[in-house]
Formats: sequence, structure tokens, C-alpha cells
Amino acid sequence: MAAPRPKRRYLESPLRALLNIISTSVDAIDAAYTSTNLPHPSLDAPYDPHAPGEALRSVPRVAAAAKNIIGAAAQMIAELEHPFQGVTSTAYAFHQAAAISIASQLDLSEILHDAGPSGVALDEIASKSGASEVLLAKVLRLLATQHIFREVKPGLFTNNRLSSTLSKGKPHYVLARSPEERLVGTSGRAALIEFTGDECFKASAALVDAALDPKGEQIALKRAFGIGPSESLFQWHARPENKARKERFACAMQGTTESDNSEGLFQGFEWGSLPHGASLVDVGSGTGGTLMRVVKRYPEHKFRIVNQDLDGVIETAKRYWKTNLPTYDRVSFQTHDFLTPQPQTCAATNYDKPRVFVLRHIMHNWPSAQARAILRHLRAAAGSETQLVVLESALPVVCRESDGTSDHDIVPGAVRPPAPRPLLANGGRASASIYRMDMTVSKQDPSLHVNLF
Ligand SMILES: C[S@@+](CC[C@H](N)C(=O)[O-])C[C@H]1O[C@@H](n2cnc3c(N)ncnc32)[C@H](O)[C@@H]1O
Repeated sequence: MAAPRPKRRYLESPLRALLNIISTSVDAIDAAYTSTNLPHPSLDAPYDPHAPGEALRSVPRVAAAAKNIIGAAAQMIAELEHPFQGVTSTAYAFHQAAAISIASQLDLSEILHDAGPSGVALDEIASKSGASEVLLAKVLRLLATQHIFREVKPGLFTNNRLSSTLSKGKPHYVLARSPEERLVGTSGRAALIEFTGDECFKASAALVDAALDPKGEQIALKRAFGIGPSESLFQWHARPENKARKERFACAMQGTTESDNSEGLFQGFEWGSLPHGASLVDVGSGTGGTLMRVVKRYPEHKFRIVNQDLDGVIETAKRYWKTNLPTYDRVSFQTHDFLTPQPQTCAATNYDKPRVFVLRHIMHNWPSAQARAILRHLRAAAGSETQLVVLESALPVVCRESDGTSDHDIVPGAVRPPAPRPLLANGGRASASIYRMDMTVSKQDPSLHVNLF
């Protein structure tokens, strides 16, 4: 008798598995909005960070569902697109970087905002921005195809949810009147886009040359801008001719709170458990926006804030606090080089013992020797109750398995549960910003690695 034929096992196709992830995640999001009777923010409407529907997006189950959909949709595209089309669309992404930078620098979002949802014709956008109508058509159509801006009728454009995030919150005629003040007092989102489109974009182009020429300059920014070997990004920014770049950078760091997980600041540390009047020191503070968010979340704690940064940047921080929280009188500003001993010691200030030192987006910029020096100076200044809060991203590997020996395994909470199969374990497209940041910063020894900065 012939042996029974093995039963055929039905294998779910990856497309079906991805579709199921999308479908169950959409159900979860719909349920959250329906049960709270809130509309989901529309792609066609401008972004309003204070709309109740926006707050719901950061509720953990909604955020997790959205993350799964983003990863699954991108993976579905990778499955379906012709493979070389997928590769060329990545190779051509530089046009998108240029287009978004042009849009921000020409204040297109404000020009469109002032006209409302009916849209503005290309010739009018050209006359207000001073750019060529032909170029604007290319830029706006490329971006609108990526869902940034909308072409509502042929040649007529308006803002949408994504493009409106570039808004500096000032009418176009105000921006045009004083171009050097364009970014002052803004959310930092446009500053981040413009910093990315200038220093990062140009350095990124030079990264290829640095990689192919291991004996030559390995810091791409130096190749791109002809910066001397002993000058860092921050020293270069300190040159008088780079004053605007330096101020834009400080403002741009503010903008990173929205491209990062902005709630991470409150999820990782219990600021509310600190004693009232505690002294918090932000080391390398930039604008000082990090502790401003803490002060706004816990006003009754009346924290004493010290913002420390290099000369010049600290002036930007003063302006930032004066514009955004003018009534707070428990904030001070100190010019301090964090590679030198920390002046806010217990011994130096009887009353104002530093309860917390904050380092946000500092450690990733420095090779190990300097990173150790920064930490040692803080340790030497710390009292028995002083805590150190470091805000950085842990960089997961893309694959699923961990054998318990990676650096992340020894940091509690650093290993996150993998995304559901068949998604990439790191969430794929939904986690891409961490790897972009890793390409941008120079956390490793520049003598051993090719770096952007
Ligand atoms: C990536 S930014 C982060 C700024 C801020 N912590 C934030 O998250 O918005 C790095 C900051 O370090 C500052 N910085 C660079 N070198 C420094 C030094 N030697 N001493 C003090 N601050 C420095 C820069 O001016 C800049 O504001």
C-alpha cells in the first residue's frame, strides 16, 4: 500500500500576514478614536499639536498599533515594488532632502497658510518667494507625491498635515521683513529641517568620498566645508561668519523633541518624585528646552534650573526662555565647557545642590575619551543624592535573536520586545529615525570610523 501523502500545510503569504497586522492595528486605532468620540487627525488638514486627537496618538496601544502599520506598510511596498525601483527610489532620496529644505527656506508653508485651503497658484508662490515657478512646480509636486503639501487643482497648492509642521508660526510678510529673525521663538521644526538640509545634507554627500578614501579626512563635514583638522562642528559654528548657523543649530535641537519620542523625557525618569525647589542642571543645554518642558509639566515643584552651554549658545538659551517662559524666575544660565570641571558642585553652592544633571544628545557626539571626561567632571561635582539623566537612543540590531551578550542586554529596558512576524524585529520603517541619527552623529572614535561630523 502506498504511504499516505503528507498533508499540505497552508502557509500564509507574507502579504497576507502584513495585511492582517495592518487590519488588526487599524481596528485598535479606530476603537480608540470611536470610544473617545474624537476624530482621527486628517492628512488634508494642518497639524494642530493641541488638538485632542493628537494626544490620543501617544496613548501606548494607539502608538504601538500605528508603529506596526508603518512597519507593515513599508514592508508591503518592499515586497511589491520592482526590486530595482526600490533601490533607485532610495538612491534618489537626495532630491526629497533638497526639496524639503527649499520649501522650508522659502517659507512655502507660510505662503500657503496665509491663503487658506483653496490653494495658491504657482505664479503667486513664485512672486512671493522670489523663486522660479518652474523649480517650485518640481519641488511641490515631488513633495506632494510624498504627502507633503497638496495639489488641489492643476498648479494650485495648499498645506496639509505634514507640510504645515514646517510653519514657523509667523505670517509670511513678517518672515520676509526680517529674515535673520525667521527662526527665533519657533518650535525648532523648521530649524531642524534647514540644519539637516545644509550641514547634514552637504556632509552626507562627502561621506561617500570619505568612505572610499580611508587615508583622507574621515569627518565628512570637514571635507564638505573645508574645515581644519582640529576644529569640531561646535568650534566651526563659533566662527563669526557662522553665527546664524550656530543659532539655527540650537533651535534645531529643540525641534528634535518632536521627531524623537517626545514623551520619553517623562517615561524614563520620575521628575515628580524630586523634592520641591530641587536644582536641575542641563549640561550642554542648547536652548534649555529639555528642562523647560519639565518645569511646564511640574510647575508646583518650582525647580531651580541651570542651563549650561558654550558662550553664544547660552545667549540663544536666554532668548529662548525669555520668549517661551518669560515669567519663570528660577532659571539661570552659565557659560561652561563640559570638558572642564563642573562649577555647580555641592561645595560651591550650599543651598543649590545639584539634584539632577541632564545630558541630552551629548554623549553621542564624543569619542570615548571625551565622553569619559564629561562624566568624570559630573561625578566629581555630584552629592550623595545627585542623579544623572542621560537622554540618548539605544540602537537595536535589525534581526530577531539576542544571545544575551549584546551591550543592550546589560541595560535594563534597552532590549525591546520584537515586532510581530513577519515585520523586521526592530519595527522596520517605524524605527528608521534612530539609524538616521546614528549616521549623523559621531559617537565613535573619529580615527577609527567614517563620520558625518
Ligand atoms: C546635540 S546638541 C544638544 C543640545 C541640547 N542638550 C538638546 O538636547 O537640545 C549638543 C550641545 O552641546 C553643546 N556643546 C558642544 N561642545 C560643548 C562643550 N565643550 N561644553 C559645553 N557645551 C558644549 C553645543 O553647543 C550644543 O548645544
